[in-house]
Amino acid sequence: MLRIAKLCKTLATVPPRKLFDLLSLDVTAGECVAIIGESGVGKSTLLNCISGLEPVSSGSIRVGDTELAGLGDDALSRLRRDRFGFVFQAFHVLPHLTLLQNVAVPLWLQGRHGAEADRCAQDMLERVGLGKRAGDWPANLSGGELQRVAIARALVHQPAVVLADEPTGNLDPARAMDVLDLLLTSIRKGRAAGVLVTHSRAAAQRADRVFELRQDGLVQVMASAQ
Ligand SMILES: Nc1ncnc2c1ncn2[C@@H]1O[C@H](COP(=O)(O)OP(=O)(O)OP(=O)(O)O)[C@@H](O)[C@H]1O
Repeated sequence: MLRIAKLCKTLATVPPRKLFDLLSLDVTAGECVAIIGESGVGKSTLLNCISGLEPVSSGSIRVGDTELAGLGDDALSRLRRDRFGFVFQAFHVLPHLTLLQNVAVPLWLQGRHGAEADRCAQDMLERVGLGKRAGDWPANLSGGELQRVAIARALVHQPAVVLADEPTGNLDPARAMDVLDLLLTSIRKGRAAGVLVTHSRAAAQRADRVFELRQDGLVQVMASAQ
């Protein structure tokens, strides 16, 4: 589903700084891969490269049959809209929309409005345990609940790839593991390829495979704990 081959990223600093070199990784549909690593090693930059938000220096990223290299800005935006789901540490739930509306946003961006979009969004909210709160406002939710909304929004349009950057970074440890398990279960059920960046080894261990991004490359450090 997601194929990364010989990816190189050199920052245009003085002197130029190589973040990663010849990095390769395949993530299959329904699989979750965790990436850990020291602060500043390039984990978030790697996620940005995977979604085409940041240019790479060389190498290949394929989502299904689509190669990102060579796509223009509009095509990359469409690819992100249609085939990617994102979960961030800071939730990014929109305060002026209800929970149902927040979850429906990816569908609206695809031109899907009305009853069908509402039904899909409601269904996703049910799956993350917030079905009864569909008409509620984000201001009334806890951090863990907000991240559940973000998970529903990331999966509602059945993306091929879900990228999660420190999705539990703003949550207390007890709640963090529940939310993380929900995210991983949602990715697996949705048959997406999941890439989770985290500082937490405990969180990473819930994924199917764990890699450490180091200056000398991506090294598998833990096999599946499942
Ligand atoms: N466009 C850029 N120009 C210059 N430096 C950059 C650019 N993008 C990222 N960096 C630097 O690249 C390094 C990697 O950043 P990145 O945020 O990817 O690391 P990270 O592993 O996710 O760190 P953390 O775990 O602290 O979030 C950092 O030193 C950052 O300052």
